[in-house]
Amino acid sequence: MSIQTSESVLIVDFGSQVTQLIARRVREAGVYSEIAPFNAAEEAFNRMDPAGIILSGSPASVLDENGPRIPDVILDSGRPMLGICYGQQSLMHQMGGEVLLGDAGEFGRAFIEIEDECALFDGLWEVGEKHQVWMSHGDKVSQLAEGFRPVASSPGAPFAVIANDEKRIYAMQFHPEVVHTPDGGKLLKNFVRHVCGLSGDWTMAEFRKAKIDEIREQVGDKRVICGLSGGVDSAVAAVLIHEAIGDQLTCVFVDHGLMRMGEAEQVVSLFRGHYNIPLVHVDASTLFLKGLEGETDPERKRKFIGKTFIDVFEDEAKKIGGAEFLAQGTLYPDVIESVSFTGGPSVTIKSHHNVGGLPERMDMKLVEPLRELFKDEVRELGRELGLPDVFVGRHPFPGPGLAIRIPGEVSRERCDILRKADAIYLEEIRNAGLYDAIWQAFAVLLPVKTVGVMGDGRTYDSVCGLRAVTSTDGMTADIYPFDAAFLSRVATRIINEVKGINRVVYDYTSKPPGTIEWE
Ligand SMILES: Nc1ncnc2c1ncn2[C@@H]1O[C@H](COP(=O)(O)OP(=O)(O)OP(=O)(O)O)[C@@H](O)[C@H]1O
Ligand SMILES: O=c1[nH]c(=O)c2[nH+]cn([C@@H]3O[C@H](COP(=O)(O)O)[C@@H](O)[C@H]3O)c2[nH]1
Ligand SMILES: NC(=O)CC[C@H](N)C(=O)O
Ligand SMILES: [Mg+2]
Repeated sequence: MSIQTSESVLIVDFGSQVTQLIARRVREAGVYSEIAPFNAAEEAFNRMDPAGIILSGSPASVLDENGPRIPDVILDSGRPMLGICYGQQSLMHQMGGEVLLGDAGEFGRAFIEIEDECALFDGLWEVGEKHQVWMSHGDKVSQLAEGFRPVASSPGAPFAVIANDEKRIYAMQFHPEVVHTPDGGKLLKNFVRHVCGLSGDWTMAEFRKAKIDEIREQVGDKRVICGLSGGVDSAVAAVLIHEAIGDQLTCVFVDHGLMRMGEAEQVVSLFRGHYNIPLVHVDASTLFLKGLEGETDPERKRKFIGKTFIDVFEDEAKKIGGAEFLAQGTLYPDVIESVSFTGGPSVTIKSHHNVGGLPERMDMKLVEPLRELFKDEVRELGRELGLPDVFVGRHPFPGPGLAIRIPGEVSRERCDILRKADAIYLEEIRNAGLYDAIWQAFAVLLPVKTVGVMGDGRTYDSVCGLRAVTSTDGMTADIYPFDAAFLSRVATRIINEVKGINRVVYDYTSKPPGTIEWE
């Protein structure tokens, strides 16, 4: 992206589980960053012209012949670099040091001793002190490349932190990005602010301005349609794009028949009530529900929905005389869970309809101004743009809607059953004053029938699962600990009021190992 390039940091992802956290910590230090997988890092480097580079950890070993490498352009760039774990090992491996396959690694809490001064420790750590850090490595650096000196050590890693002041390259064996390295955020801040010399004045206001320029540049005088779902991401995207290009923008809300109770009418009237942005309301429920008939595989359901969304957007674009661009409120977690780069570091968990679910053939080009942000950052941007709380505070709702909350085959009838149960659950959550304490809550209709007894008669009906999680960014989540009285009240109401459900269960699975949605 064309954001003030010299004020940005590039994070090269070698496939660590916690690369996203590096980006967060850098943003918390007031510096803009982008993550690129190692095999797309050269392109990102040329495009961004970053003031510094951070190299992530990895499940791989630098001693693997095909292990990921730092691209030469980056290695030879003369820019400040910070290597974390695998990042450190690959710097040493590629710069003439030595790495050994570890016989005993260090996993979890460790203590390092500060042995020498280092720019990373400025105002933070003094020589002779001991500090807690978080380790997760099997291999280790056994010999430093020329020009490097050790500045901290742990019992398992003599080169826990190393420095090359002349080249402005620093590296550590532990993970500063995780919360279990208590001073880690400050170490990263010292790198981006002091070593890279960045001013740290990156804020959401800054992001807003830069994005508006970028949207104008990308779109020119062409027309854009924006998929608007009523969720926070697309509402923020629409308002931001409208600020950039005014009446070149038309929003399209697609009712795919997989919305929650009353949601379609609510979204449309809420948006029209607050914004003077043209909004088309399309009823495409027959198209979606017919196409889903007989489909039970989660990925195939998602791919069909992604493709059908695009069909509908293209039809609507024609009706307004054509549109060159399609805007979506795609966020970073949608991208990272969907995308698997060939030979690259992360695996596909599920194809989010707006990323991995897109058809290969697309006439319109994408405008996705939120693609690098996490949900809590989008909410902050929403507040910055003055969006009312009804938009900013809404629980997320996935684009494929109830289709991924009805494992197995979806039908209009099963959607109706689920809508009723879900509405009761959310009403009880609101009545108990818990809506804002929960990140996302919903009911699931299982393809399992069980036997019950009601009014002395036998029932044989479906099971309803209840899910509620806490999270900040949707990447990890924990279950919400309702009290038993609340859950039994909801269960009783659902069984009494919803025909077709005779049993209710509560989902106790965190993410990981579960995902938030069931499909
Ligand atoms: N029913 C819909 N009609 C039009 N566009 C949609 C619809 N559902 C999803 N989209 C598009 O897909 C994008 C991704 O959906 P997603 O659910 O992640 O975001 P959101 O709905 O905007 O926000 P939230 O995550 O809070 O629900 C949306 O930002 C929007 O552009
Ligand atoms: O727009 C979307 N299109 C999708 O295909 C999709 N799949 C999951 N989600 C939402 O993403 C967050 C993380 O969900 P998971 O833990 O289930 O992957 C949760 O907030 C999910 O609701 C989606 N949103
Ligand atoms: N967390 C990491 O980057 C680990 C690097 C490498 N796989 C090791 O075990 O040493
Ligand atoms: Mg949504």
